[in-house]
Amino acid sequence: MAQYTRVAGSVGLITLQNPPVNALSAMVRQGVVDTMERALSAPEVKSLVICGQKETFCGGADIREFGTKMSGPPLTPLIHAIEASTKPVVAAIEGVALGQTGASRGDSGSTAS
Ligand SMILES: CC/C=C\C=C\CC(=O)SCCNC(=O)CCNC(=O)[C@H](O)C(C)(C)COP(=O)(O)OP(=O)(O)OC[C@H]1O[C@@H](n2cnc3c(N)ncnc32)[C@H](O)[C@@H]1OP(=O)(O)O
Repeated sequence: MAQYTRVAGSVGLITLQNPPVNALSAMVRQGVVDTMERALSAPEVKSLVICGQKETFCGGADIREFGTKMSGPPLTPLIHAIEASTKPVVAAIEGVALGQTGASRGDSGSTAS
């Protein structure tokens, strides 16, 4: 799943939650879609941060779903929706960050889209 909270009054925080590595399961992708919609429609929210729980950003596709029927929102439109966001979106990356276009492992950092 993805948890939505609001911090510092105007920052929407979306936390990827899927132990052990916050992989992009169908439920997580749906959670990001839902929480993005919620944050974008909230006038008090001026910017968004996406992070992972427990010092790990994201392990990429959920390998436990490999070989099963695809469900949930597809990844590419989700990425495009984040890139097209009318509010700035920052990824707060800690630990591993694996996904569609590459992989990295670092102590901490952030990227903006
Ligand atoms: C709809 C499609 C959506 C997105 C598609 C995107 C394309 C991709 O993302 S392709 C890449 C898919 N991801 C992977 O192949 C990652 C594979 N995992 C790793 O490389 C490593 O496990 C790691 C994430 C770098 C972490 O390494 P490390 O810290 O050494 O831990 P491990 O002992 O390897 O793993 C711990 C624990 O996590 C489980 N796990 C790891 N990756 C995933 C994952 N992607 N999904 C689900 N679970 C994962 C691993 O099995 C271990 O579980 P145990 O139960 O403890 O054995």
